[in-house]
Amino acid sequence: MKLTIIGTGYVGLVTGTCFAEMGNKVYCVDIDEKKINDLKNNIMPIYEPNLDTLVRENQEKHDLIFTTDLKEALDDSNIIFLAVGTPMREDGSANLDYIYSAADNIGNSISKDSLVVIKSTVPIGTAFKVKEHIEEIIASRGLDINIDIASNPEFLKEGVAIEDCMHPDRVIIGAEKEEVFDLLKDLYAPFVSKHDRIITMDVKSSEMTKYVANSMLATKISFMNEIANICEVTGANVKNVRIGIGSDKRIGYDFIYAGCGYGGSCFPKDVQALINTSIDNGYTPELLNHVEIVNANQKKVLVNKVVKRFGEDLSGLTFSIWGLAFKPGTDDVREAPSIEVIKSIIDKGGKIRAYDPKAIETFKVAIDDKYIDSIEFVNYKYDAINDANALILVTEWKEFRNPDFEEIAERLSEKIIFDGRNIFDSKIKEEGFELYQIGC
Ligand SMILES: NC(=O)C1=CN([C@@H]2O[C@H](COP(=O)(O)OP(=O)(O)OC[C@H]3O[C@@H](n4cnc5c(N)ncnc54)[C@H](O)[C@@H]3O)[C@@H](O)[C@H]2O)C=CC1
Ligand SMILES: O=C(O)[C@H]1O[C@H](OP(=O)(O)OP(=O)(O)OC[C@H]2O[C@@H](n3ccc(=O)[nH]c3=O)[C@H](O)[C@@H]2O)[C@H](O)[C@@H](O)[C@@H]1O
Repeated sequence: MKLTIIGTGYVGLVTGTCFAEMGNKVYCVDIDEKKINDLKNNIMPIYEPNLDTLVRENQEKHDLIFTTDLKEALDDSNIIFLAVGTPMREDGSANLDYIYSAADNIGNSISKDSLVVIKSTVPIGTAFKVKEHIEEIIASRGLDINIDIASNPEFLKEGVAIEDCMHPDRVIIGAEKEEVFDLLKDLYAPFVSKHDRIITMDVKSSEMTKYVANSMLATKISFMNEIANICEVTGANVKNVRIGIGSDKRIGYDFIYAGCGYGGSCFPKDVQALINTSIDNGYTPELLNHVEIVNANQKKVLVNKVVKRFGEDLSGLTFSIWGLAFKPGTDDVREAPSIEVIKSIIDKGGKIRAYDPKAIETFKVAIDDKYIDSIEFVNYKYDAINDANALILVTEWKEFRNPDFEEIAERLSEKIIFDGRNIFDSKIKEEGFELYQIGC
């Protein structure tokens, strides 16, 4: 098939590359000229394992084309995917400016009947509005072109995006016509060994499914973080409790790891957007509101423990941070708990020495300028520890899981560790470490 993907970010670039890998001809279109020029030279705008290799191989096969020329792409495609960003506005609602601007561009450039598929995460009802918007522009151009619309939300996780895309748990397709379902089923057939993984439904339910999936996962995490806090005051251990409840098939082990809060570009914005959609439609969601409140508090848990140990005034103290990315496997720091931890420590007079395998550069861009002078970034994990008063682990990169504790002990000025992801074994206490974890 011939596809245009509008928006070459995490989702557009990864899904476009995976479609090309299956032999489709894919145009990845973006308005960001630098990004497109870099991609033509196999320079990746994001860190995602194995992405660079797949992009290079598919460009060499001429199945993957990066361009800013939407018209050239649309003229040669029969399916158009919208994968532009839908960030959070200040009031918590989804900002659809990029969606409508891309819809404008489609309306002004399209020259033949096409299927438009919304892959971005959009509020319920948006797909129909986008179709109307494109049709109005086409009509104003005096043309008679048929547009079909579908919703096909994306469920990939950063850090394992290629794997998720190649082997999805499910593919959700929301559409109105049998021929649209058939076309998209054919497109996705190579990605699913079992056809029951392709789930078809109406367009609005498909849009809703995306928000509900993310909100359910965020709810599981906030629930477990609350349980961790209760474990802490009662003397129970949340790691044991997780194993105890996860063994029940109805609950499962996944996404019930307590920690220092969820971050990323999607959980915070999608839970908020669902709250806003509900309120706009006259329903006040109590549970979802509290999922966000619990998470906001959880991002403060590590610093609360630091203050309990060292006092409110952290002047003269240096804290070593392991992990800046919002999760392992990515250089993305959007809504990362590390930002909250680092800012609070500096606000209390402390200094930071930070290491992350991939996210140092993105973090430098994301953090407010006023904090940057109080942070020293290092490229070797043990250098971050030199003479620090404590080590604070915020992101559970694999290389932190089994470190050399003798080296840590030698380099730290005090043998104190705050483990925000519960990855260290409490037996290090026997080696003289003070270990503070979440809910243990
Ligand atoms: N990041 C993730 O892991 C996931 C994101 N999503 C959803 O997918 C959507 C996209 O997210 P990301 O890929 O993270 O966004 P992103 O911000 O990484 O990329 C969006 C891209 O769209 C481009 N763009 C904006 N307007 C354009 C236009 N008119 N024409 C062409 N390109 C345009 C931007 O230049 C940018 O390169 C969002 O709705 C997000 O919620 C869904 C699943 C996973
Ligand atoms: O819509 C999206 O953008 C994506 O959002 C999440 O993916 P992602 O944000 O990449 O990362 P996750 O692995 O879900 O982790 C999100 C956050 O939750 C935290 N988390 C995760 C699991 C857990 O048990 N505990 C926990 O605190 C992570 O540390 C991280 O900060 C969803 O998992 C994807 O299915 C979805 O497509």
